[in-house]
Amino acid sequence: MILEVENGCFGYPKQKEILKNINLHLEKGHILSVLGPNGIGKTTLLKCMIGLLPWTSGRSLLNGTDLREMKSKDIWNTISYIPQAHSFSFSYTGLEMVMLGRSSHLGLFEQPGAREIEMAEAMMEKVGITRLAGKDCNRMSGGELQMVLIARALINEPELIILDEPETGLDFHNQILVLNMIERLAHEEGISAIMNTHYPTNAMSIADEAFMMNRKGDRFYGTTDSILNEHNISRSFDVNVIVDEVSYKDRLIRNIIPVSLT
Ligand SMILES: Nc1ncnc2c1ncn2[C@@H]1O[C@H](COP(=O)(O)OP(=O)(O)OP(=O)(O)O)[C@@H](O)[C@H]1O
Repeated sequence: MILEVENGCFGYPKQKEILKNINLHLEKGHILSVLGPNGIGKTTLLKCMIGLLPWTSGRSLLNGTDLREMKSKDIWNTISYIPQAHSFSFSYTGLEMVMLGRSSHLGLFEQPGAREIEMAEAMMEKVGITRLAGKDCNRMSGGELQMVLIARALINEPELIILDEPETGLDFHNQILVLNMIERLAHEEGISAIMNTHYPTNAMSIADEAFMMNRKGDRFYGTTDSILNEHNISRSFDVNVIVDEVSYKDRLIRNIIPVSLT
């Protein structure tokens, strides 16, 4: 088990608890999607899971060890966190941004050198974004920046990647590009992934497990197919939905269509 959360509880100071007795576990090479309405606590959950915010009670275990007992270098050599792309505004080039992903492997006063440049170039080639090496991140489109952030996460050689809404704001082409990348990393290379998403259809297409919260206090957790059904989605988002199945080539694709407010 790469990551486990045991009875995690959290509330921001002077506010009521938003995460109560969260229990989750993620196996190597699996993708977990986290869903729920705006403001329910998805980003907060990702941050608590990996120790960026402290659980008020409960704990997270990384490869069986309580995160609080681990050195931060060991945590960040194992986990790469990819925040929401639109929260970035740094005037780094694509190559410099990718190189930053090696930071946790360098000594305190060690500067990235020829080896890091070579690794960053190789990773950009692997992810298919060599053309962005010299481009300023501030001038990149949402899709370009998302791919640069994924390359930055991967150069860390993580066992677990955490993605906060990786496909939000991307056009269909870039959504599929990013989702295919996450799926390939998990299911072919064994890099586990946890992703927040506002798109149940995307979760359905790549995630092994789903965790869905709502304002009524329900917590739905299990295999994606068993959790993302019409009843649970309707109860979580207060909309009526239709779950439809279409076959395309040799695949059966499940599509979740919101039809009206409840
Ligand atoms: N640093 C903070 N201090 C106090 N409250 C916060 C802080 N960050 C978030 N919150 C509040 O905690 C709640 C959960 O926020 P969070 O960003 O985790 O939700 P979310 O489900 O990711 O939302 P969205 O889908 O809109 O991205 C919200 O009510 C938010 O206003």
